[in-house]
Order: sequence, then structure tokens, then C-alpha cells
Amino acid sequence: METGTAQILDGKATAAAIKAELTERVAVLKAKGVVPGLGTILVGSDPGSTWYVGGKHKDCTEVGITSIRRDLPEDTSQDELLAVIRELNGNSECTGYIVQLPLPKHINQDVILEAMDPEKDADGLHPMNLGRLVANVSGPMTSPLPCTPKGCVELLTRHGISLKGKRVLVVGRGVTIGRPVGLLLTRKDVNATVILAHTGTVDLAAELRQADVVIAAAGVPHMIKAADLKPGAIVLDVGVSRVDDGNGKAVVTGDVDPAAAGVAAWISPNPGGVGPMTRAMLLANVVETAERQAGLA
Ligand SMILES: Nc1nc2c(c(=O)[nH]1)N[C@@H](CN(C=O)c1ccc(C(=O)N[C@@H](CCC(=O)O)C(=O)O)cc1)CN2
Repeated sequence: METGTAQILDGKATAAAIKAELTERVAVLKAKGVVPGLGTILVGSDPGSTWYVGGKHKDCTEVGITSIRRDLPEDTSQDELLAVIRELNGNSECTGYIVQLPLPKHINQDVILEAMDPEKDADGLHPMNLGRLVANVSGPMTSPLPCTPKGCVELLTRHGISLKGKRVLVVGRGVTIGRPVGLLLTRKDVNATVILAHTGTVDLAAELRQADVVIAAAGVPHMIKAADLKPGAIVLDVGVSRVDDGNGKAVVTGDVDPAAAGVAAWISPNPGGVGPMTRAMLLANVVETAERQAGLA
């Protein structure tokens, strides 16, 4: 098998270019007296979630968006969290906000997401906004899209890759990635044919062999091997796991074995692929919402 041929879907460089564009759009908004503000709610002190939230605030500073942080202890009750949600729903400095996921097990994620003001949902995960994605097959989207699915499409588009007529296999049916990415890719502006595989899929190997594009979002380290792929496939490695590097240090690992680069035509590295795009798309959602609120979009 030939090795090392895949071209890289460089999320880091693409996200940097998007952030530069957003910085200009934020300046236009501010000149019109509109100050976009992102709120974050973090419950607990999981190191990954703490790092992601810190990154969101750093990104906001970089592009000129105000940010508001609500960090709560692990034992915060569902009612206490709902009170913070109500506070941000009514906070005029916060034009959009997110609740960092996953939440501790004693809190019902569905109840929390549903309590958010859908017009302030910067993650596109409120059931109203997910419903808008289900309902809207071809018109312009005027509600926020979940950040990782939106980042996948943007990463491909900015590398000149069209999914029209392509057979896309999504591995993973989670609410933040797998399910919404399937909806996004089957809209008429993308026109892909999507197969959504999950733990109940009987013959994943057969599906992988036929897929022109694989979006791996299962969260199982290196589950997709080079030999599983159709030669020339486009591979987006979205899964994030932290594994021991053998010296007691936790390192980020994707769902795709790095040797897959020898078979794929395009591959997103992990880290450095879809992760930075997720961060950039959150900023894009905040800016787009502020532009709509100001009648500029
Ligand atoms: N409310 C939300 N919660 C979660 C989301 C989300 O979109 N909204 N997605 C993930 C976490 N996440 C953002 O919140 C996120 C994940 C990964 C990255 C990223 O840039 N990863 C780096 C590697 C980082 C590392 O070393 O740990 C990369 O891929 O290069 C950014 C954001 C779950 N929760």
C-alpha cells in the first residue's frame, strides 16, 4: 500500500483565516454600536472542558468579541444551573451563549438546552434550532448551526472540495456531531448522500469500503484503519479521546489511525483539523447572530 499521499485538511490555518475575516466583521458591528458578547457556562472542572472554555474566551479576545464567564462547581444542582441560564437569557451584554458539554451526570442536558433562549443559542443545539435544521432543506439558514458540523462543511469548502453526489459515511450518532452533520450534508446546497453508522450498524467494514467520504465521530481511538478505507477517500477525523502516551502523559487522539493518510486523498489531522474549526464556527455563529439582530444579514 502506498503511504503518505493524502493532502491535509488544515483546520488550524483555515480557522486562522476565518478569525481574521470575523475580526473585520466585528469591527463593522462595533462601528454601528453593536457589541457581540459570548457567554459560557462551565459546570465542574474536567480538564478538557476547562481548556475548551478557556480557548473560547481567548478566541473572543482575539476577534474583539466581549466574553462573559460563569464557572460553577461540579455539585451545582439542576435548579441552580437553570437560574444561571435565566440570568444569561436576560443579560443584554450576552448576545449568545453556550453551555459546555458534557454536563455532570446528575443534570439533564435536554432540560438545560431547552431552557436557553433559542435566539441566544450560540451552539445551535437548542431543540428549536435543531428543528429548524431538520425543516430547512434548501433555503438560507437563519439560525445557528452546531459548530462541529458547520466546521466540517467549511473545512471542505475552503479546500475546494464539493460533496455533491458523494457517498458520505458518518460514524457516530451523537447530538452535537453525528446527527446534525447528516442533516447539514443532505441539504440541497451540499447534496451528499449520507449513511449514518452507529454501534448498532451490522457491517461497518462494508460501509467504510464503499464510502467516498468518512466523517469519524465515534470517540474510539484509532478505530478506523487504513485497510478499512476506499482508496482516495476523504477523511474527517472528528473524534476526540485522551490516551496515555506510554509515559503517563495524556495526549489527544482521533478515531482514525494515522496510517490512513497512505490511502486517503484528503485527511484532517487530529489535533489540528476539525477542532480549531469548531472554535472558529462558534465565533462565526456569534457574529452572524449579532449581524441579524442589527439587521445587517
Ligand atoms: N457546548 C458544546 N460543548 C462541546 C462542544 C461544542 O461544540 N459545544 N464540542 C466539544 C468540545 N469543543 C468545544 O466545545 C472542542 C473540542 C476540540 C477543540 C480543539 O480545538 N481541539 C484541538 C485539540 C485540543 C487538545 O489538545 O485538547 C484540535 O483538534 O486541534 C475545540 C473545541 C465537546 N463539548
